Amino acid sequence: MEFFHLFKLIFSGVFLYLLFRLLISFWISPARTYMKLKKNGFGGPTPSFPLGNIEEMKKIRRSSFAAASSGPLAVSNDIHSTVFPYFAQWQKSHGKVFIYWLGTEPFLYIADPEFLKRMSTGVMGKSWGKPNVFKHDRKPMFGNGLVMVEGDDWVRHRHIITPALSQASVKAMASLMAESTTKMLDKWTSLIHSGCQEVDVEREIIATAGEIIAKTSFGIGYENGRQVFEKLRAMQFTLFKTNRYVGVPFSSFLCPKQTLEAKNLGKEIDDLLMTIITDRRNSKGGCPQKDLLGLLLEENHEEGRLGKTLTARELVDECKTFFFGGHETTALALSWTLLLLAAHPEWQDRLREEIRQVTGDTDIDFSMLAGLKKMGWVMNEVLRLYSPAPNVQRQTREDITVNNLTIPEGTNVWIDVVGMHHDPDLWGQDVYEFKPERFDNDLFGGCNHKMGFLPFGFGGRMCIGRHLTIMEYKVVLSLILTRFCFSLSPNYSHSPSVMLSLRPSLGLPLIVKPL
Ligand code: HEM
Repeated sequence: MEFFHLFKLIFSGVFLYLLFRLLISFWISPARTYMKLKKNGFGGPTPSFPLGNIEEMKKIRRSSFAAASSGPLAVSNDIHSTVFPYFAQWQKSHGKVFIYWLGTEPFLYIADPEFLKRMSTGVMGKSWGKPNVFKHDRKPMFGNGLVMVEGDDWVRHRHIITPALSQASVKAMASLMAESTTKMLDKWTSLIHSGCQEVDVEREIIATAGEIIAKTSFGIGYENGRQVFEKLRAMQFTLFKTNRYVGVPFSSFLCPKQTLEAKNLGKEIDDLLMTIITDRRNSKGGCPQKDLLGLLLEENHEEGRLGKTLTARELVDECKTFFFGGHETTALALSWTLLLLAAHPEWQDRLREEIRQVTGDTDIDFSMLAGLKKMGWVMNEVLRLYSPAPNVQRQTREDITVNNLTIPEGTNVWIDVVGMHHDPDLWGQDVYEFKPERFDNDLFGGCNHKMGFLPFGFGGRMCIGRHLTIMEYKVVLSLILTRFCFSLSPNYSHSPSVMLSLRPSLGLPLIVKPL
């Protein structure tokens, strides 16, 4: 009997302790942060417990979707109010810096480049965190790969990976890129000969960019990487469905099916990657390949160049990060480019002329790419209007003071890249127009603030793959434009939407004709 009482006492004690911890995590601590942010003068929509502002976001999205669906379909570049309708609406009442809540997680929304500059000045790359809530939710996708890792571990990972993506290393990849692109274009020729007039260019280019990353970073063909890509895509659709409640306590229990699905897909991808890694480790003879996987394995051999090795888990997470990050964003930049060129045929002609002048009658190679200046302007203008990475995220790991206001440690930061790229106050009244010439001799395209144009992020955590992207973009686009011309298809519905990256949610069919 006494034992039973003791057991009851211990059980009640543990129960009360857990309840207390839950109260602290999900109620007291967010409420304290809320008061602190309010006292510091940060405004924003009023949150409610436990959903924060999620319901309001969903409501605003629904009404914006209904308004868009009832209107005529046209290619308008004024997309901020369709991809982030709640931010566009809240900006009107709370300005370009405010707080909103995903469940019990506070997010500092920033679309003001001067505020961003002041906030980030003096904060080193390794001192920024990534939102814990996303790290947890997106674990099956990125694990502890470079996108999510923090502190000294981030420094170690970044040092190991940087050489694989330096300009010198990516140079050698040009011919592999040309090979995969030519294969895709030959397929388009066959499709057209068999009577097909339209090509879903997004689907095609994603597959080709996947093949390119599989070959250049992992030394494998598309077929071997295909399963990884298919599972990654399925996971992306599962994780980024808008009906989820990220930030709400115990949200995984609200969508158990999707949570389990993502977890299982994550496990299957890990197993596939482990096989690729083991095969490479066991492959005999020759000099070791200097691609991304080769460098990671070399680093992992014995004590590694930096005195520390990557664990098997870290190795898999980095591979996963590169499989995903290395193809989708570049493919989307190219896909949006073809849409804009289809809408602006005069720019197709200008680029073709430039390609002719730069390459003459020879095949394109790395040394010619710097000469494709107008293509560089077009790329920047596409990244401005349809930035494949529509936002950048951070989490403060210490209190940060900006303009005498304190942003408390632990606050998530959400930088609205689409918002800044479409802000007439920063770019002028022609902000929604496709005008690549704004980047002629101007790296910032005439934006009146240097932090108003952030397609690749900022500071020490800026995109590590940007050299690879610029090269791939120029090689692939040159080859496409020398063989085909494009025009808009009546079957295309312009509906850019965010599913981690900014995608044409209904595909991107274009009318394609051989030249
Ligand atoms: C158009 C193409 C691309 C765009 C728009 C893009 C955009 C971005 C952005 C906005 C960030 C976040 C930067 C920040 O937090 O400040 C980022 C980080 C990153 N990107 Fe890219 N990216 C592209 C291509 C690539 C490619 C081709 C790769 C890999 C081969 C890659 C790998 C990464 C990685 C690993 C990070 C994390 C870097 C870190 O935190 O240290 N990206 N990218």
